[in-house]
Amino acid sequence: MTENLQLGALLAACHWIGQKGWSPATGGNMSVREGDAHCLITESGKDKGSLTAEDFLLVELESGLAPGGRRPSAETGLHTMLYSRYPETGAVLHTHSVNSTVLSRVERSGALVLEGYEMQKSLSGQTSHLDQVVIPIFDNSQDIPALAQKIIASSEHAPLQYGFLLRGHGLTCWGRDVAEARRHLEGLEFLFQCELQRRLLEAK
Ligand SMILES: CSCCC(=O)C(=O)COP(=O)(O)O
Ligand SMILES: [Zn+2]
Repeated sequence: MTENLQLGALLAACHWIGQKGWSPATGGNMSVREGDAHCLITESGKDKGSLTAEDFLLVELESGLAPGGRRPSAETGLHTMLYSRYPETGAVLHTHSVNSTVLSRVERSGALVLEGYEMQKSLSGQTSHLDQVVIPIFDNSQDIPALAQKIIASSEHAPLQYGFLLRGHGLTCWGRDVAEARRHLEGLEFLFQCELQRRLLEAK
């Protein structure tokens, strides 16, 4: 296999995510596309803040399987769903920050609507704080194939953009490459913190 030029950037992103406290314990999983039919994804159960290149497994998008008997992330099916349905997706980051975990529970509807923030423009294609950024929220499930099917069904009428939240679980976001996925993660995390603080202060 030729070297995946995005893997170094992904490793750096994983270490940065660890330092930010967005993947506590063994939480989170990260991947990069490897051609049309595969991705490189984190092995299940690792501390994502101290990964090395050997902790990534080559997984076939169609089967979700990694050769060699090692176990890819428990949430591999969500990554492969994104690479398969959105061919422009080059990297996927899934994190367990406190803000994404809490906000996805506080917001009981099926979407978090962000509006009025200049930092919305950290998301590709967003040009004004006056527009709405809609981040879907799906109820968490341990049945990843069923969850992936629900997300696909929802995306038929509302195409996915940037990321989605799993209630009480965390954020999955992506980009055309690691740099874009990382910018989306940092932008969304900033927006989540603002939104949570705004709701707390306005509730008083
Ligand atoms: C305490 S982490 C629970 C599983 C999870 O949500 C996660 O993101 C990590 O799972 P993985 O199999 O990718 O290590
Ligand atoms: Zn998770």
